[in-house]
Amino acid sequence: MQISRNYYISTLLKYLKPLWHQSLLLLILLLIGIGLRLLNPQILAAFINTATAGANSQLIQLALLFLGIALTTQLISLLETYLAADIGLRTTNQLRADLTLHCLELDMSFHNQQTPGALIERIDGDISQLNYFFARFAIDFLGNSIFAVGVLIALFSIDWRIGLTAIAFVIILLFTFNQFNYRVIPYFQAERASSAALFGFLAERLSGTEDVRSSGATAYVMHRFYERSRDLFPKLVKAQTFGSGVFSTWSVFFTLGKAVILGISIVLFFNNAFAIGTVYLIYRYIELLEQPIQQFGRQVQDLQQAGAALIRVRELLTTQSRLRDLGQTTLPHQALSVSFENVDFRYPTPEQDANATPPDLVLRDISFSLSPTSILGLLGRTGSGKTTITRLLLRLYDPTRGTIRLSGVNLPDIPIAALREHIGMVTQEIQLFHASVRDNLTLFEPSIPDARIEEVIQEVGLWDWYASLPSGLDTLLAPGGSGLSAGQAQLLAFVRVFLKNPGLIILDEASSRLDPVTEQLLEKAIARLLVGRTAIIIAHRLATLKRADQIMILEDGDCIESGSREELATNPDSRFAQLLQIGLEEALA
Ligand SMILES: Nc1ncnc2c1ncn2[C@@H]1O[C@H](COP(=O)(O)OP(=O)(O)OP(=O)(O)O)[C@@H](O)[C@H]1O
Repeated sequence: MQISRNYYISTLLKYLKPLWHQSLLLLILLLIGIGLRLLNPQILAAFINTATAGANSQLIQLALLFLGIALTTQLISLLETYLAADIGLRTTNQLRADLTLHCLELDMSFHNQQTPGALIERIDGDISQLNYFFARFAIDFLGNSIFAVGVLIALFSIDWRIGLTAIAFVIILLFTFNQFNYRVIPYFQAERASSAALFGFLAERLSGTEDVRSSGATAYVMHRFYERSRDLFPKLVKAQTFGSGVFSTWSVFFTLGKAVILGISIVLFFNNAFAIGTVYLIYRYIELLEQPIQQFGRQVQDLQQAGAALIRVRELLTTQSRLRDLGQTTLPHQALSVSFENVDFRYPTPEQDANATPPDLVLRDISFSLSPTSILGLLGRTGSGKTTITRLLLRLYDPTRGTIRLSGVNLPDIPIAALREHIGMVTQEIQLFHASVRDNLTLFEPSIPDARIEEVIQEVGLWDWYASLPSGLDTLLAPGGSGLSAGQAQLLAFVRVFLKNPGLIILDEASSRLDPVTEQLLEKAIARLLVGRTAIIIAHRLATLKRADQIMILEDGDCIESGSREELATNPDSRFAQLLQIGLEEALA
């Protein structure tokens, strides 16, 4: 994928527009700085010419003026640096926020193909490469152009031959700039992609440190780490070598040009066309020309890196969610009815494998309906499709065929955010954040009063745990909730659902055995939670199943039995009755 100049410009304008005050101030400072830098050599030349002419009385004034200008230039440069850093951080933070939001809105088929580390590298690493691009690129480019033109005019005013040579020399340099720029971008792009893969790998393995160590896989992980690093290294070297190769070519051109112009001025000096101060002035101006031209060179490299990062940013921003979120219908705030009508589902293939044979259906012709406040017990061996049914209800994916309705409304007709407001889910893997207990329970919703949170904590039986916390709701939970037992984590998840007060509950019961006290607390919490709500429970224990009004048994994506719990339990030929006899845990193990 190539990006056009228009894309560079439109991205710059989009993010710099809200900061136009700061950008304008930066530009003004830059122009003043340029004026002062152009003036300085004139004073030095005047100083030399005055000194050689013997007019010593003016020398002190000239020296003071020179010092004053040098000091002001430094001050302006300090302010410029501050402003540029401010603009760079604000724009890149905005871009990071835009990318994060976009990624959060993408569907699960996107997230399943990305490791968290690779995503972090794309959202943060790529954007960091754009810092200079946003902060200074346009302003520096403009500033350097004005400065270079200023120097050329000054050289012209000294002597037209010197001026003409300098112009020819600048044109040659700008031509090479254009030639090299776009050729080097792919090298930087490859380097960014490989770096994202390395960080993706690292983040994944570090988050699984416990498993890696306990399974003795450290050597294997290190081997893979070296493999990824080996992939990155040559790409990094290539990108840097080609990038600096362009820069070196520039330096060679510059030195040649400088030698030619200095040669001409020396000839003119020996022909008495110039005073010695003027030769010095030409020398200073040529040196001053080196600065913007070298910066152009550096900008070429920055532009190459920014180009590679911008391409990856654009790829991410143009990745569309496979789910259309165009629904407008609202759901009532009460127990919801649920219906599945002939639902088939297969997990989507990654876009890059679009031509591969589609994977098998993981759900086939699933139909059931649940009236408000009734409870469905979902049974089936591992991999039979239970979790997939709950994912379809939350619209993490759309069914391949068939219709799912809540309170009679087809799921795509409900805005996705509103839909998820109406469904409360407790899974076996509770995601706890390194944040306060309050934020973990309200999921960062500030409108829920503390008194309500404490009331629910008491209701689910977590009061003793809560009372032992050093700072109550402000206590920080350890990363990943590592200080909590599995039962406590489940109960905290129940608090979340109570606070959300949804009309449909999805409960994936913990399959691991809990201690009897916690189990009892969970039982009570579940009983309370189910009052007046519709529920789908992936059950692993008989006690929970007793609450179910309906039962559905899945096997390899097919519904092999469904019906009223009581009828199935009393029919000795039913699979359910047999399961009850063998014992649920043993039968589903
Ligand atoms: N993200 C995914 N991409 C592709 N296939 C998947 C994905 N998640 C699950 N599957 C496959 O879909 C099938 C059903 O999986 P699902 O997780 O729904 O089973 P389950 O009955 O909930 O199992 P368990 O009791 O172990 O949680 C399995 O064959 C599984 O390998």
